[in-house]
Amino acid sequence: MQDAKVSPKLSAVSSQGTTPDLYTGEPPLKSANNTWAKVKTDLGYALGPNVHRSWTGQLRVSQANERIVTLAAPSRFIASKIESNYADTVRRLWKKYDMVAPPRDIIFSAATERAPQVREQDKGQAGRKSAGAVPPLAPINSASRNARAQAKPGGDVVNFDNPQAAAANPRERFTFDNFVVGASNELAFAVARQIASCRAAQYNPIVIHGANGMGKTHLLHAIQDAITESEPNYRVKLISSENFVSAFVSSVRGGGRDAIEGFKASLRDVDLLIIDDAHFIADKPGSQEELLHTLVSLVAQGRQILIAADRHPDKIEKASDRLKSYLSSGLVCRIGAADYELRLRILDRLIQRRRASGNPGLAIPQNARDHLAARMNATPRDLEGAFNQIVAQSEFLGTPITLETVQETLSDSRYMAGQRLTVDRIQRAVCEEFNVTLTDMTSKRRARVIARPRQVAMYLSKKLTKRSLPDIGRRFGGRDHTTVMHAVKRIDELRASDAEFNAQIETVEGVLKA
Ligand SMILES: Nc1ncnc2c1ncn2[C@@H]1O[C@H](COP(=O)(O)OP(=O)(O)OP(=O)(O)O)[C@@H](O)[C@H]1O
Repeated sequence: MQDAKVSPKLSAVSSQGTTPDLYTGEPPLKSANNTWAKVKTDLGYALGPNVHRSWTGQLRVSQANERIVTLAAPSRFIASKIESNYADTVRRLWKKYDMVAPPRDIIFSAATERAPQVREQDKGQAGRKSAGAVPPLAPINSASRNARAQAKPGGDVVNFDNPQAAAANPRERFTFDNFVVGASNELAFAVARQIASCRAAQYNPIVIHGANGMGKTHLLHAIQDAITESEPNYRVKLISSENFVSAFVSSVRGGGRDAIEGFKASLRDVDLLIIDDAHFIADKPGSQEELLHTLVSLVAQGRQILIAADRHPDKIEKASDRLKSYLSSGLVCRIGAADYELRLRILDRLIQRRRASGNPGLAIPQNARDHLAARMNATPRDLEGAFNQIVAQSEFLGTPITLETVQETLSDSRYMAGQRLTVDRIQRAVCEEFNVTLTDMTSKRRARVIARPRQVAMYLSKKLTKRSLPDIGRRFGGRDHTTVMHAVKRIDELRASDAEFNAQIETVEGVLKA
């Protein structure tokens, strides 16, 4: 009906198959393209040329009506990245330039997927087929994306950042071969191998604990995988404590005696029971009690128990004293933080795996690897996430991975958050600023050009980490805590008296806090 009221000029446009915009006189798709051209120029300034080139510069207008404009990215990955990081900026600039009043909403979508993108009630004149429009696209649903990204590896890992990795069954990559061993995890690894050999239980129960993302689930699946391969008759049950709780609760609620007996039998007819994330059971007294009975009964029959938790059993606050002491009665081993060398080797393994699974030409220069391993120092999971991001970006955009692209990706706040400031990182930053080597940090050399930077690194370690003086001393070639105390005092004095020196320390602090 509206078409009947527009001017003859606009009717002429209409008859060519595009519907004119009531406000600007231009077809909505055309006006959206005009607006987008202006927004794109500003985005280059607002986000910086590199970010714009990699992300928002990939968008194009795919559909438009008088209420909604759809910007399509070449892939779902890029669309989701834009939605989560740059959407506000795009929308703000869109409002500035859109000739349509009120400015239209922006939807981001992926050109690779087909789905309705404009709601029925939003379909105005422009909702009809217009020249140059691409097929309907799926808007990115950030809620479902987040839910998928947070899914746990215990049987349903989904890594949204790397669609190829997401497609793989986690059990296929959680193998002993893919687990890189270093000082922080060698005991847990040796214990896991021992369990996988299916020999009679020497220690029972066994608890492996460590912070989130340190590789516990990986080891549990590796054990299951190895046994399935070598001893198919050996009965292994791997269950998360959440599943334990929900199965227990539904057996109690649901079906009377048979259901409870069925639940118990499912856990007791096994040779090896593995329970992941046991800490989740802590505030559920009924489930805790049932777990304790299960463990006691299996251990009495010589069956092996392996438990993973994010902390030592003694520290699982709401666990009953009986459960805590039972869990601590066998063997407890910890997976500690991966040091720099281990992180580098994990990275090398990730590269090998990626080369073997679809990207044979993957190349990451050594300086970029060093940077990635130095910066992603919180957990192997974070390191892997950043690696996936960098590789996926290079694969999607067809650009090489360099130190600069790695630095740019890691400057994203999501990678900065949670990264620990470690003595190792501090030493590296000081070495760079004062032009000395890492070996100088731990050597016995007393020349001032070496000793002063070493004191600076000790001072910053005391100031910026929670390490104790003796601990810091150990990391500087086994020095005494009084040496560290002296360093802290001396650097404080120098900062107060020497402005140039003070500025140098501020530079290092700035780098570390950036
Ligand atoms: N030593 C390692 N070698 C290779 N990959 C590792 C290593 N440690 C951890 N990873 C990888 O890091 C990711 C996180 O590991 P995992 O899921 O096993 O952690 P987790 O300790 O079980 O964490 P959560 O407590 O959150 O369950 C996995 O992709 C795993 O393959």
